[in-house]
Amino acid sequence: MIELDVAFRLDRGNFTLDAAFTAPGIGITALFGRSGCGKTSILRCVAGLERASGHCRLDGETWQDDAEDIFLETHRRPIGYVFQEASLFSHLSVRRNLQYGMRRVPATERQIDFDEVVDLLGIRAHLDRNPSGLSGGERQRVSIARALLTSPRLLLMDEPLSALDHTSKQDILPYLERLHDNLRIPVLYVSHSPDEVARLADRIVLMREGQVQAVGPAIEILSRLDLPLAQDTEASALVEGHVRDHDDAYELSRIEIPGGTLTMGRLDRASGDRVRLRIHARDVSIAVGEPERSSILNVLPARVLEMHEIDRSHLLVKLCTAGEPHPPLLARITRYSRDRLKLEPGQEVFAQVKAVALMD
Ligand SMILES: Nc1ncnc2c1ncn2[C@@H]1O[C@H](COP(=O)(O)OP(=O)(O)OP(=O)(O)O)[C@@H](O)[C@H]1O
Repeated sequence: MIELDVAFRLDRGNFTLDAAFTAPGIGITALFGRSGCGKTSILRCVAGLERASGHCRLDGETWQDDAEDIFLETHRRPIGYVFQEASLFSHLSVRRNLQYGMRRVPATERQIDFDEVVDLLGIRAHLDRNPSGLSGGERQRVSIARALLTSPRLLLMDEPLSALDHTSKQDILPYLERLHDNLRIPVLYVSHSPDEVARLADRIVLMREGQVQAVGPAIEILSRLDLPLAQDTEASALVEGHVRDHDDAYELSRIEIPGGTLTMGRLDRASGDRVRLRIHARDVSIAVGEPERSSILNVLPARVLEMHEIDRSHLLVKLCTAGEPHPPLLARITRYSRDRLKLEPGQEVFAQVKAVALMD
């Protein structure tokens, strides 16, 4: 299995980076943390743009190892780098910009097909245009395509959506999800947006003041009550399941998850397809008896695992559904409700899920 293995130490006077982690050679690993915690510094060290002490290896190939005095220069590392703002040549058409990246790689070593990338990122209609006439989101899609066409073995993305407005962000996210599903290039993705991380990440490296605070599968890190992602107002849990069937009369789909069935607006998926769903903590409420005659369709038997107060009036409750492997759910409720329901860890309850969103 291809794996990224890094350990960096860098002293900058009032900031010290001291971070080590491994990431699988497939899927998106998000580097998440507050501004100034060292996320970009890690990308720069992986790219060889900055020299920390430590090591950096991909799939057993060493790009840096101080013990052996190895340090590959940036142009010798097979990486693609996408920055916050698209940096395209304004005197070249989109097509020429893309070809520029591609020509850096000998034809025999090209892993990625021009047409495939152009279609995945939906930029075919823009090929003969000049980048300066494109919207921010379109320019960023071209930048991603250009990085991919260099056939990188690792894609580094530094807050690629942060310069875009909310609508452009929402427009571009499905393209990133398509890349994730269609290409086998591992991605290190820097973000400080819990929403982006929940939508895109398979694995999360949580950073705090130059150090790795936690690392693990996104499903696990998002629902750890002791970590900031669960304490955010956008806190959510990810649940994996498969499409059971569709209800044509009511335009609904039923999704089988461990421990129950979720009903949601009709999905354009076939029965049996695997899906990843996101459930916000604010959309989950708790009942101690099975609710009857409720408009909420999704009621799952669950058990209280732990509780964490997030402010003077609210707390987060981590629940697990009954089925193996006990996917966690988060519920944001008031302290008043906890006391009224006399909730305690270990208690059997019912989770009422008001809204479910499809992730992939
Ligand atoms: N070239 C530099 N010289 C000195 N200090 C720097 C340099 N670049 C970054 N820093 C400092 O190093 C620390 C980490 O910066 P870094 O850009 O890696 O953080 P970040 O988590 O990516 O932040 P953001 O989300 O705001 O981009 C910060 O305190 C920053 O001020």
